[in-house]
Amino acid sequence: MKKLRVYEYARELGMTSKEVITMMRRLGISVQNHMSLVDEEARAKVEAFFAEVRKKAALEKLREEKRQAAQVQASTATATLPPEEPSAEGAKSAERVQEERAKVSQIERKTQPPVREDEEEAAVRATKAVPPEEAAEPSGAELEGSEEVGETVPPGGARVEGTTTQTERVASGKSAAESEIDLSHLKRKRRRSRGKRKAERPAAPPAPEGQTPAAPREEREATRPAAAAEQKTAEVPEEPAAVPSAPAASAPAKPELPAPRKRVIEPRKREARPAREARPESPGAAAEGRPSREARPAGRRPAARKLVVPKPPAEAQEEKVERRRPHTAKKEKAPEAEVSKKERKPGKKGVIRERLTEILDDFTGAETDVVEAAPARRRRSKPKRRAAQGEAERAQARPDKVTLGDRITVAELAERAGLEASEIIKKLFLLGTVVTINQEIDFDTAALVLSDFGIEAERETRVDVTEFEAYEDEDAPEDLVPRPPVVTVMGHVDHGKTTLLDAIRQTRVAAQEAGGITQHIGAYQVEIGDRKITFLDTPGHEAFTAMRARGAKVTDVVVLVVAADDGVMPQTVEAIDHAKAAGVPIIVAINKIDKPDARPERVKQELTEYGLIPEEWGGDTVFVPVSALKRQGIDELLEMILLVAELRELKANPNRRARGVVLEARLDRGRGPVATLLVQNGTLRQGDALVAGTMFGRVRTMTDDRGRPLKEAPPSTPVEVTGLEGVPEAGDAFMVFEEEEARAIAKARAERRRERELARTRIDLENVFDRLQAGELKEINVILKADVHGSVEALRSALERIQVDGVRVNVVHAGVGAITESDVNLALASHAVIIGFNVRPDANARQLAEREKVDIRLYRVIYEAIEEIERALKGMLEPVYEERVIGTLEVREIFRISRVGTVAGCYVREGKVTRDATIRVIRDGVLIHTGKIASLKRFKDDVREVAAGYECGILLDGFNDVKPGDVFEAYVLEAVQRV
Ligand SMILES: Nc1nc2c(ncn2[C@@H]2O[C@H](COP(=O)(O)OP(=O)(O)OP(=O)(O)O)[C@@H](O)[C@H]2O)c(=O)[nH]1
Repeated sequence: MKKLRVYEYARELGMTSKEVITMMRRLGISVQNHMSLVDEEARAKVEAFFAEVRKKAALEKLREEKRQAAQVQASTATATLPPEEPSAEGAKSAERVQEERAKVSQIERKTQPPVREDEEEAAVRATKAVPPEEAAEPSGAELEGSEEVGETVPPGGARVEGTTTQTERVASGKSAAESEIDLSHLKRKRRRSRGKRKAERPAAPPAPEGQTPAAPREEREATRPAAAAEQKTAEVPEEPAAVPSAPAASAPAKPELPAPRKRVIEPRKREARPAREARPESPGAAAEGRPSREARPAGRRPAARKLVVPKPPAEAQEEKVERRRPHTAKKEKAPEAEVSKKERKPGKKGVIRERLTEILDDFTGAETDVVEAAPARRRRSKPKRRAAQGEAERAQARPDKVTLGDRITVAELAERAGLEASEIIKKLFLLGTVVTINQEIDFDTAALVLSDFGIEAERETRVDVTEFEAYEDEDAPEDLVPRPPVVTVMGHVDHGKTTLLDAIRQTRVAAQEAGGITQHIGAYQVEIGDRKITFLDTPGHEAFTAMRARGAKVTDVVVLVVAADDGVMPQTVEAIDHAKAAGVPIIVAINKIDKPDARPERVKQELTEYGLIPEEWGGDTVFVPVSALKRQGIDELLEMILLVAELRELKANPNRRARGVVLEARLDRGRGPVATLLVQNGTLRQGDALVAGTMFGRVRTMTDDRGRPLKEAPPSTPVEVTGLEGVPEAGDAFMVFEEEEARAIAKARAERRRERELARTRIDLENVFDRLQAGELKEINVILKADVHGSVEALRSALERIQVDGVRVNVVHAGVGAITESDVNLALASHAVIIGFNVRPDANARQLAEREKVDIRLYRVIYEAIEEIERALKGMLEPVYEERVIGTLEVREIFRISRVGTVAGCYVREGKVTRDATIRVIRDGVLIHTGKIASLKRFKDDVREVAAGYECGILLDGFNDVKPGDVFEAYVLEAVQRV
């Protein structure tokens, strides 16, 4: 026969693995867990046990039925026969005994399933000659079956005694038929084994005297709880001496039990007996809620009751509660709660499981006092309960939220979260990660583990002390006051930007302060009534975008100058794109309206194509016709600027330390570093210590755009300051600090900037894929420049159609003409790649692109451009490497070293040689070898590089055929832009 695992066997028996394991252990079968194999011997033991149990159950049922039938008969007999005729009664009894023995034999022979319930009951009734005393006496291990047992006994029929629980369960509506269906296959099994054993079994015991006839079933059931409980308390362990007088009765009541079971049982029996004997008689049934003895018809009171030593109410109650509880149930639960639980009528499976649990508990302790057993159980579960209590307390003490850094050791996590390190290790193990207590885990893993304990993990927000934001608290709304808007003027070449800026300044400044000397400090302020506007004095979008590329958001409003006689030109479009990219509103100044060929309506018309629709046409763009030259429309333009700014609700808090941006900076021979600062928030004061970019400074002098000294500069004020220790870069942010703090921060920022510059990676088509993969990019920004408008549009639409895995190409700006510095700045600010079709970058643009590592790709065929972008998105683009010769060396001497090779003694003629360079060996103008350097030494020391004019020793990797006079050309491979 195939060996089964415990769980399979359990399934076969209709029990849980746990139940089977408990049962097997109690039967003395060694079993580890649900995966243990169940051998033949073990199975035989289990089956023998089931058979035994079932036999006992049947016998007990017979006894019960018989006892009740006998009571009825006895009462009839007493009425008709004089009591002094014992012989006649005895003869009758003997007759009945014979009859019943025959019936018992008949039952035992029944091996053909299914046995109908009535047959079984009849059989059971037929063997009811066992005296009640005996019913209370059989071996503890053999489970006293009651009627319900026969009906609802779980697989194996392991139910032993008619306990209160059982009876209540029957009363609670568990029908015999239900159980019958459920367990029929097991019953059949039991019957078969019973049939086998039949030969060994003695006949049923004779009926005792004085038994009352069987009561109606309902009545019996009603009395059963008390009776059963009482029987239980009166049960005597398997001791032949306790078996009542009828000789025939003793034998069937004491079938041989499997030996292992006895071994298990014995210690408990010994414990149990004194306790039970010591128990005082107490009529506690009523108190226990069981039908009271007094309430029952006296005639039907079983004789067994005489032997009953009822438990005190408290004990009995405890027993009841205990027995109802499965092992795992919470002991703290009040008995009332248990009762109500019981009233909920457990499902069929629940009933079976519960009963099985009881059976297994009682398997060795049927005769054992339950009250005695209960403390034992409590003792067993105490550590568990304590552990559970401890766990509950610890859970309460745990924080709801724990703040963690990027990494944390298990031990530290346990400490912070109020957990045991072992719990964390266990959880991680279940998650598939094996860690030790001192091992570090990352934030995500820690968060996952903590979530299992209901603890939220919060990531520590690290303050970058080099970022000014770290020192900036949010302003309270009540501290904010309106500030002047900051305006940038943009437009195509010669459309009149400078003239307009001059016109504004001169109009306003001249009007206010005749004779005032204006200075070009990069920005100026004009006053309109009590309001002010700050203009950035650097026209064009180059400065604007250069600023933005440095992270400075300076401009609130863009004035787009379009010459009415020229209309929309490439730089007009560029300016629109730049402003839009920065999210800054545009006011269109249609300039040169004084010119006869001015066609302002055409300008409006053309601009609609770029989304700038005049208000009178239903759009929201303000158009102001002006003549910069003739100073016309200037006031209207300023009014409109104020209006647009008002809508933006530009506000700042003047009552805090100043923060802003460096607009311009230069080194003045006489004054040292001079910088134009735009105060964006707070008020800058003379004497303030500040950090501008990476420079520390103290405001020594502060002047406005007209050269007037200022003590204080509120928000939106441009000022020229001296006192900086170095020249910051335009676009750098500045902020005021305490002097010491300012010095430290300036130093830290300088350090940080160096690191950033080293690590700076700009978008290029080679890293696009990696950055897409890393989730850093969602789309790829492109700046498109081509020779003719047709090409621009063709490329634009082709690129915009490319879509790889949901990633799109976003054309930030497209235009006709060479790639300019402005394009590179825009690419820098918008993290874009520049694509040139039949155009080239001008010298400035090339330099800036090289310096800022902006990727410029040039194509002559549209198809190539599209293919390359597609390949970049798919991560298939191979970087292009280029050789760069770094030095030339001359071999002057050679040294052959055994087990090392030939070392070339070289003189570096030009450039340098580095350890990672590749060497081309050239002899008489012919290349004879190319390979890596195995070792580069100056005298005896390994060195990284050797400069021109020095000698060195070079050992080539895998090449020893070096001769004096050879020329070594050292080069490195560099990934280059595909320009
Ligand atoms: N008739 C007329 N000419 C103007 C007007 N505004 C500017 N101009 C002329 O247009 C020319 C170019 O003006 P600028 O102010 O230098 O133009 P810009 O946009 O600053 O030019 P760049 O600095 O080269 O980008 C000059 O000769 C101005 O005199 C105007 O309103 N009417």
